[in-house]
Amino acid sequence: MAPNQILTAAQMRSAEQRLIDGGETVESLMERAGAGAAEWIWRLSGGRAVTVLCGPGNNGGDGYVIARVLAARGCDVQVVAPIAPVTDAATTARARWNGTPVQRASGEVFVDCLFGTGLARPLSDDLAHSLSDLALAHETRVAVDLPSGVHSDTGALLNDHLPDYDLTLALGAWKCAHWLMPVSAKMGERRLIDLGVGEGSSDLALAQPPRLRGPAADEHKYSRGLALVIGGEMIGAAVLAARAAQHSGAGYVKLLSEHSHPDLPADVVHIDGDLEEALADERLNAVLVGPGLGRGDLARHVVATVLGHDRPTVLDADALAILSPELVPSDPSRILITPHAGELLTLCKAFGIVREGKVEQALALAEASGMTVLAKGPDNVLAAAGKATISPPAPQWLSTAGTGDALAGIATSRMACGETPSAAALTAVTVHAEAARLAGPMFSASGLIASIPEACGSFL
Ligand SMILES: NC(=O)C1=CN([C@@H]2O[C@H](COP(=O)(O)OP(=O)(O)OC[C@H]3O[C@@H](n4cnc5c(N)ncnc54)[C@H](OP(=O)(O)O)[C@@H]3O)[C@@H](O)[C@H]2O)[C@H](O)CC1
Ligand SMILES: [K+]
Repeated sequence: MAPNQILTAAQMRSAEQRLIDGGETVESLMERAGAGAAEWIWRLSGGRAVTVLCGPGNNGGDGYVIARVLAARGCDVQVVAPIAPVTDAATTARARWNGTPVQRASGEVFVDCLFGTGLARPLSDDLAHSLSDLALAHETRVAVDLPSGVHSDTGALLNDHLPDYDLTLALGAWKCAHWLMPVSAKMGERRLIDLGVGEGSSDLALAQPPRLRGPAADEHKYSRGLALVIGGEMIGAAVLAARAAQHSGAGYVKLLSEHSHPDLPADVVHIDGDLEEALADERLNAVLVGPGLGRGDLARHVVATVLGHDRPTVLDADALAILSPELVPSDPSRILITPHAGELLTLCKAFGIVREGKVEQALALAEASGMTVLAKGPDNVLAAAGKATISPPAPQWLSTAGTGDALAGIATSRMACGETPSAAALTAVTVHAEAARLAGPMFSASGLIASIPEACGSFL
């Protein structure tokens, strides 16, 4: 098994075909999928009655296998089948299940096997109502492969009022929707069932935690990394970024701003000098521009000046509203951009990109700009050089002002430590999420920043 690869529906079909070419049959795969899913449902149900909703395709076929396996273990199982099987494997699975479907059911555990990766369009009103009525009538809900009514490749919800699940059992490999919003918020716990799918040619993977290293014995503040945060009209955002950078590994963080700020800690060095001069410092390892910058002519001049200096650079917030193809330097490989959903759309427009879905948009923007793209949000997609990773979900308490500035500060600090833009972005997302877990509920951006050192410690 390749537990981190994430496949599109088409790639999943190719992977399935490779297994079949290697001697498997759809029926044998369905038996393995159904038995694997039944094992989880058996444990979760703890003797409670189970209702399986079966659709017409192979996802429905999995449902008949699940019903048969659970019934053989003595479980009270009912099947609701609004559409008869249409595939050979599902027809066989239905024939092997020794039961008659019911019109209505009232078990305690609901198992959704209506549609999986083959869903081609929104559910009809009748099917959508059957699904939501059954889900509401059960206290525990399990989705097999995918919740029905969702787009496997983009994570989009194709119908309104789709149910939330307690457990989603991915079959064979993760699909994009398992980790992309808005669907990923409906999944509950996620578990992957091994069907023998090996490493394929996927350009998408689940992000793995980074390994950080502490300073060497002879390290000093400059060798650990000098980061420059450039302030603008709203100094508070740059201060948050600089404070986060200070706690994320760089030995020295400078904040360039003509304004001072009462919350600026003494260990962030405030300079009020010339931008060109600050950028010309040979010892400078990374630059952040954007948080609180402003969007006027002066801000545009600052962004153009920074990009003209060819330093490892993070562009965030206002700098992303200014960025355009003309500003991209000849070697953009040292630049990380960190757009949220709205900024991603603006950038796609600016770079002439017309694609559906966050992964496709991030990959296309990385290709068009040559930069590394961290499309941040409740799902974080990192794209560079034709490859993308999605990070596991972070605490929802991160939805508070200033946390994006902190993320940009962490990434800048990691680039100052010598990490590539991709590695720095991955570290930033992971450390940010861990700091949020450590900070507990209802933290402010300052509370999050205070937890960064301990969060970094988890990855040393
Ligand atoms: N990949 C593997 O290794 C294995 C996967 N398994 C399971 O199989 C499904 C995928 O099966 P598939 O049959 O391709 O797809 P679905 O079960 O999701 O359903 C497709 C059928 O439903 C019809 N359809 C599509 N959209 C709708 C709709 N909105 N309303 C009604 N009907 C719809 C579609 O026909 P159309 O021609 O009408 O489009 C198909 O008939 C995967 O998710 C796994 O659960 C196997 O277990 C084996 C291993
Ligand atoms: K399903």
